[in-house]
Amino acid sequence: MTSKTMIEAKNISKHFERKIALSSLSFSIKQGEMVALIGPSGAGKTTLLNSIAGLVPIHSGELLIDSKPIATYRKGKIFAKKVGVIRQQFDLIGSIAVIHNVLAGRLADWGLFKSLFSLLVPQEKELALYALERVGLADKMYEITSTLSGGEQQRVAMARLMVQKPEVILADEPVASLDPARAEDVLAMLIKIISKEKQTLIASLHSVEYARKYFTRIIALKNGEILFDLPTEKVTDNLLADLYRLKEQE
Ligand SMILES: Nc1ncnc2c1ncn2[C@@H]1O[C@H](COP(=O)(O)OP(=O)(O)OP(=O)(O)O)[C@@H](O)[C@H]1O
Repeated sequence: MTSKTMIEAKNISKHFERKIALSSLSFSIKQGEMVALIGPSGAGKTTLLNSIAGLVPIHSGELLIDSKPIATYRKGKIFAKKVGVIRQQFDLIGSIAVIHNVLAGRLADWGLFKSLFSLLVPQEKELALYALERVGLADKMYEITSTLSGGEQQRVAMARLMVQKPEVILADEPVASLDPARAEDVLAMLIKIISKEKQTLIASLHSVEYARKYFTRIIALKNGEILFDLPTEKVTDNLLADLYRLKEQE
C-alpha cells in the first residue's frame, strides 16, 4: 500500500525583513513518516514548523497539506484535524484542571455549547481518562494543571493531542525542557502513540542521538537551506560534522 503525501513543500521561502529564514526548500513527507528536523541554532527549524502549522505565512513557493494549499484551510476545525502542534510552552491553561486541558483537544469536533458545558461537567470523560492513562497521568486528572511539573505538563499536552487526533503532529523541541531520563521516556511514548495511530510526525530536535534513535528520516537545515534529507541509517558522522561546523572552521 502506498501512503498518501501529507506535506509537500515546493521552493518555499520565508524572510524576516532582510534575514532569510527559509531559502527555497522543497521536500515531501508521506503519511506515517517520523521526521526529525535538526540543525544549528537559527537554521530555520522553528520557522519551518510554524509555516506548516499555518502560524507564519511563507513569502513564496507552495505548501500543500494533504494535497491542498495551506491557505485554503483557513484556521479552523478542518485544519485542527489535519495538523496539531506541540510547542515548547505546551499552550496549556494553567488555572484549570488537567481533564479540561485534555478535552480541549476535542474542541475541533464539538460545538460551542458542548465545549462550554464541558467546563462544568466534563464531556467524554472516558476519552480523557484513556489518553491520560496512556501517558501515565490518570491519577492527576482533576489536579490544577499549573501544579504539575514541566514533564507532566508535557505529557498533558500529549494526551490532548491524542484526543485531538490530527493527521500530522508538529513538535518544536518536544523534550528540551525535560531531564534526560524523562526526555527519553516522553519521546518514546510520543513515537509509540503516533505509530499506532498512523499519524505523521515532524519534530525539531537539538539531540542528534534522539533523532537517530527514534526517527526514520532526518532533514538537516543550515542557514535556511536543506543540507541533507536522508533516511536515518544513511546519516553519517561526517554529514553531522558538516552540519554543526562553525563558520570560521569552514
Ligand atoms: N519573528 C522573527 N523576527 C525576526 N527574525 C526572526 C523571527 N523568527 C525567526 N527569525 C530569524 O530567522 C532565523 C531562523 O530562526 P528559527 O527560530 O527558525 O531557527 P531554529 O533553527 O528554530 O533555531 P533554534 O534551534 O535556536 O530554535 C534566525 O536567524 C532568526 O533570528
